Order: sequence, then C-alpha cells, then structure tokens
Amino acid sequence: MKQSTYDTESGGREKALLVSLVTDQVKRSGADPAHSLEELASLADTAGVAVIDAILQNLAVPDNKYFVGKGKAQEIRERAEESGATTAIFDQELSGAQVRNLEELLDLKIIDRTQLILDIFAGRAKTREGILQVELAQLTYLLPRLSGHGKNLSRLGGGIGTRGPGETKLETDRRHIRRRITELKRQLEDVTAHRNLHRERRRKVGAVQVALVGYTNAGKSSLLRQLTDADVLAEDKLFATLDPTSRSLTLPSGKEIVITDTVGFIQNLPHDLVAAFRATLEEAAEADLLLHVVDASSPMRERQMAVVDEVLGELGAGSKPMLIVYNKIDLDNEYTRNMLVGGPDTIKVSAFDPVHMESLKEAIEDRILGEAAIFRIPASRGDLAALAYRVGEVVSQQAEDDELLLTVRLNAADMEKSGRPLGAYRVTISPSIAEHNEGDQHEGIGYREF
Ligand SMILES: Nc1nc2c(ncn2[C@@H]2O[C@H](COP(=O)(O)OP(=O)(O)OP(=O)(O)O)[C@@H](O)[C@H]2O)c(=O)[nH]1
Ligand SMILES: [Mg+2]
Repeated sequence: MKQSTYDTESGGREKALLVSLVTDQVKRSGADPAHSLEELASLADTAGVAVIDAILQNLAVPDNKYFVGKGKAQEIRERAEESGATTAIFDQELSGAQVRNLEELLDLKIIDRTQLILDIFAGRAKTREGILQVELAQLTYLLPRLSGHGKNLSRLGGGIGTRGPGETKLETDRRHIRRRITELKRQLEDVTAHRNLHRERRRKVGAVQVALVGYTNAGKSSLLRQLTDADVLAEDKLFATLDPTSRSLTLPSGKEIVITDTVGFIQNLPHDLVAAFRATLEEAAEADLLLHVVDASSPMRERQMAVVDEVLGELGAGSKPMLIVYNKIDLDNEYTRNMLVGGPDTIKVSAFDPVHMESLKEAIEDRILGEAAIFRIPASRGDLAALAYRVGEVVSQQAEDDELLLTVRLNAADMEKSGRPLGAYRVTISPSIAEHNEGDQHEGIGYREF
C-alpha cells in the first residue's frame, strides 16, 4: 500500500496514524492485511478522525511489550511528530499493558480496532437497547484493561476512544464496573423479554419473518428502504445501523411479511462483543428466512461472506433458509463483472433498480410460499384438487373443458412429502422464473441463472 494515499487535509479533525502488524497468524488466516487496513481507514473516517498515514509491519509474533517492537514504535513516534498526529490506531487488539507502554513511549493516544468500533457504536446507538448494549460492550472491553487507560483519558478528555461511559465511570474501580455490568445485563434482559413478547405476538398472528443480514455497508438498510419505503438511514459509513428496524412488506401475491434490518457484521470483532449484541441479532436467529446481503462490488466479497457465515454460525443461525442477495451490481468493476456465483438461492440486484426490487420480492415469496407451479387436473379428479389445496397455497383456479387448471405455490419438501400424486399433472415451471428468463434476453441481466 502506498503510504501517501491518505488525505492530509484533516479539516480540524483529530489526526491519526494507522498501524497494522502482519503476524504469521494473520498470514495463515488468509485475511488480506492491506484490505483490512483500508477497512480500518473507513472505520476511522466514520469515527470522525483524519487518517494521516498508515504503517504496515511484518513480525512473526507480536511483541509483548510494544506490540510492534520497540524499533518500529520509535518510527511511529517520528512519523507522528512529522505529521502532527495525536493518535495511533492499531488494526489489532492490544492488551492493557501494551496500550500503557505505547502511550508512555510515543506520547500518543493509543486506540485499537475494537475500541474504534465501540466508539462508532457509542455514537450511533439511539434506542435504549442499543445504548445499553454499547455500554455493556465497552465496559466488558475495558475491565481487563482498566489500569492501561487512566492517564490518557484524563489528559486528553474527548475525541475517539472516550465517548460512551464517560470519564467519571471509567475512573471508578473495577468493583463498580462489575456492578454496573451486572445491572446492564439485568436491564437488557428486561428489554429482551419485551422484544421477545413482540416477536411472539407477531408469530402468533402467523407473520412470516425475514431478516436482512450481512457485512457492514453491504446495503441492507438501502434494500429495506427500497422494498418498503421505510425511512431508515442508509449511508456510506460503516455501522450506519445499530438498532434493528422491522417493517411490514407486501409480497406480489398480497401476502404480508415482516422484514428486519440488523446491525452489520465485520471481521475481527471479538466474541464478547458479538455476545453483547446477541439480543439484536436474535432477530436474525429467529427469522424464517435470511437475506444475506453482499456488496458484489467489493474486492473483499468472499472474505466478507465468510465472516457473515461464521457469525451466523455462532448465533446458531447457520442452517437457516437463506437467499444470498448480491447487491450493487449497478457498479461496474472487475468484481461485479466477473461473478462466478450463482445457484437457486442467489439473486443479483441493485437496490436502486425498482425492477430488481420486484424480482427480489418474488424470490422472497418463492422461498416462503414455495414456487408457483401449474397443474392440469382432470375435472373428475376432485381428490387431486383437494390434495393441492391441502399441501400448498392455491393462487388461482380455472376450469377448462374437462380439466381444472390450478396454480399452486408449494415448496419442494411438502411436494415430496404429500404432494407426489400431483407430480404427473404438473405442466410448467414457475411463471416468475419464466419472467426472469424473458428479462434476461431483453436486458442481459441474469437472475438466479448464471
Ligand atoms: N451503487 C450502489 N450503492 C448502493 C447500493 N445499495 C446500497 N448502496 C450504498 O452503499 C452504502 C451503504 O448502504 P447501507 O444501506 O447503509 O448499508 P448497510 O448494509 O445498511 O450498512 P450498515 O448499516 O452500516 O451495516 C450507501 O452509501 C448506499 O447508498 C446499490 O445497489 N448500488
Ligand atoms: Mg444499515
């Protein structure tokens, strides 16, 4: 990575250097350190910090005392002095002792990736649940590092890394923080119980629930907005959404479902933080169908998808029915152009294209209600017509001479289990698929067929 690509116009913002250590472990993990550093720069920008410079360092294992090693640390100090940076942001998680040692040696505010993310969360949380969750996460992060922070927080007071629980709370002893953590957990349980009640009620009235999940900035909120005219914030910042928003969505058949936007995922988010947001993500775990939204134009697409799959697995939602929504295909780059992805559970869209949004609704409907199939049944076979009504949802019925034409939505499992006698009378593929294929020829955009 060129080190001069960063904007040196800080515009009065806090100036920071980025530091990333490429260890053997990082190399083994398959993560691309340069991309990770770019992501860190976006995170810093989202947090309102001007990134002045970035330093990438190779070291087999992190240095216990200074993380990057003393020599490199000195270099960081020199670069900070030259550029006027007051903060160093590390792409990896630091121990309390490392933070303390680096602060002393460099005379800079030291922030790590986790703290930066927490800081963004703190600035974003709006609902009571979100605010409680962020405070819980911050205190959980802080507790083992308590001794490492006192000096700089009181010295610098303000800027990134200091939002949220506030100075006075940070300066109180561990016991106080533990007590506060217990209290936060209790309050969160109340909120969660309330949310569960809501969800139960929705379930009782038979509402099907769909959750938008995916890497941060993939376009989840944009999709919710375009699908439902919801007034939700979508912006080119990481973690624009922190609190889940649910809206009702009317599918082409007229069926109403509930669709929920959730907090985005990101790589290297420590497990205890994921746990703090568990209540929010339970929306995903409880959904009948997951829409995994992917930024198809991102060079990190595959890695981002793997991160999402991993977190979903941790949440116990790994084997849920899922539709992969490759979003942003309007952006023409080598990644959207060379998409060797496909299969029945994928769809390519641009959130900004209304035609694509209709296709997406149909794809959701196909997965919820099963695909529509047409059956031509002899009028004398009332038993088969009755079976069709029993196993699927009959969308339309039409008498033709001595035959009955039924359009039925039914999923493969039901068809296999009890709909077999109907098999011989099935006459066509889903009309919605036929429409897609027509669209293919006219517009050259493929849906579900790649
Ligand atoms: N070109 C293009 N941009 C898109 C599309 N969908 C979303 N975006 C942009 O991508 C950025 C992120 O969109 P959001 O909808 O906020 O993404 P998100 O997944 O909700 O992000 P978080 O809430 O941060 O996790 C915004 O600047 C959107 O305008 C798309 O189909 N095409
Ligand atoms: Mg969002």
